[in-house]
Amino acid sequence: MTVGQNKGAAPSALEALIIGHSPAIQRLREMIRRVARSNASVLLCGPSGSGKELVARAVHDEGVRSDKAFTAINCGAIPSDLIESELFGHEKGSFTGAHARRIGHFEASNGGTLFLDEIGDMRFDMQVKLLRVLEERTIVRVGSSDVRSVDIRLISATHQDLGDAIADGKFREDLFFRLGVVVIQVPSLAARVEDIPALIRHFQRKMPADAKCRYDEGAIAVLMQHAWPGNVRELRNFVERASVLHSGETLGAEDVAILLNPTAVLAPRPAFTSGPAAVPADDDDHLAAAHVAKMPAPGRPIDLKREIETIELEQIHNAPDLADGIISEAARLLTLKRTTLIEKMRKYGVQQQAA
Ligand SMILES: Nc1ncnc2c1ncn2[C@@H]1O[C@H](COP(=O)(O)OP(=O)(O)OP(=O)(O)O)[C@@H](O)[C@H]1O
Repeated sequence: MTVGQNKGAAPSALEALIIGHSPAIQRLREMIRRVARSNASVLLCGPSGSGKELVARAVHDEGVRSDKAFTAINCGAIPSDLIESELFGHEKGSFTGAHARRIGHFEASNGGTLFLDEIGDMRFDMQVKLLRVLEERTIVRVGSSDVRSVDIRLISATHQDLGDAIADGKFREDLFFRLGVVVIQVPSLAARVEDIPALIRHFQRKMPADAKCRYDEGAIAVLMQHAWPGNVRELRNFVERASVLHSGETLGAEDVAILLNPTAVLAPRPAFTSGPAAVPADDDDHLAAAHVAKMPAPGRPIDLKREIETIELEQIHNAPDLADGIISEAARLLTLKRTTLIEKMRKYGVQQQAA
């Protein structure tokens, strides 16, 4: 499968924003359409980088408030002693440093949508105040006693398990139910790998034609097997890295495997040493070179045998380390017979370090 162009009907605004055709993404778009019609508070749960802020933006864009402000606040990034003033504003002189009156985000976004990211990081005393605002739809600026009405749609998000936080007494259960009148689970990328080709096309769309990469079937297979701990954000970074290092090229499985693990070349050497007789003196250069000279190009041939040996050498070095030095386990990791691995270790002069 190559990452070619998708033909078909023009996508809706929502389909153009939230990319993917997997059942999980189709369900997510349907949820967005439904909740957008209401004013209910929405709690978005899902791992980091899975698209929670994008979903919040989509709920806003699809709803009646789309022509009003959408303000995103990361609660985890605001010092806890400032968050009340950030959200509700303050009067001049209400605390040291309050040199002027300041309007908070609730007032500034009146009529629109407020997105509170990392809600699980909010301090307990602040949770009480937020609950009151949600129940009464009013705010009081720090240092003031005036009660002001606000008309806000609140969307919040967390990558934490709020059930655990509630059980540990760190998050108020009543606030959880207020925030999550509707709870939407944003799926991890690993749960919808069939969306990867469409997401790659999406991230490449704005690139100049000669910066784009093509991905052969092997490359796509490796991408689909990757765990994607950083989710769609990690994929976006990967696509950018690929275009910087391989613009205009067709990437195969090996290229992708290396690009997915860009720090591997910097990793400490495994607990195995290379025998001086069998391993070339420029071993490190040799390994590093594998990260740049992989694809042949007109006027730039490659030594395929050497490339394959380089990859084999790297794997033979790394597998025993990953297996805590247990050779039979390392052989299993490489799907080799134990005797074959020992033979290859001898060939490359890789030996277990004396304890
Ligand atoms: N389905 C999708 N289609 C297109 N782009 C997506 C999709 N999901 C996520 N992205 C992109 O991935 C990146 C990360 O998404 P976003 O910031 O919304 O994740 P998040 O879950 O809010 O992350 P965090 O928990 O770290 O705040 C953004 O560039 C976003 O536009």
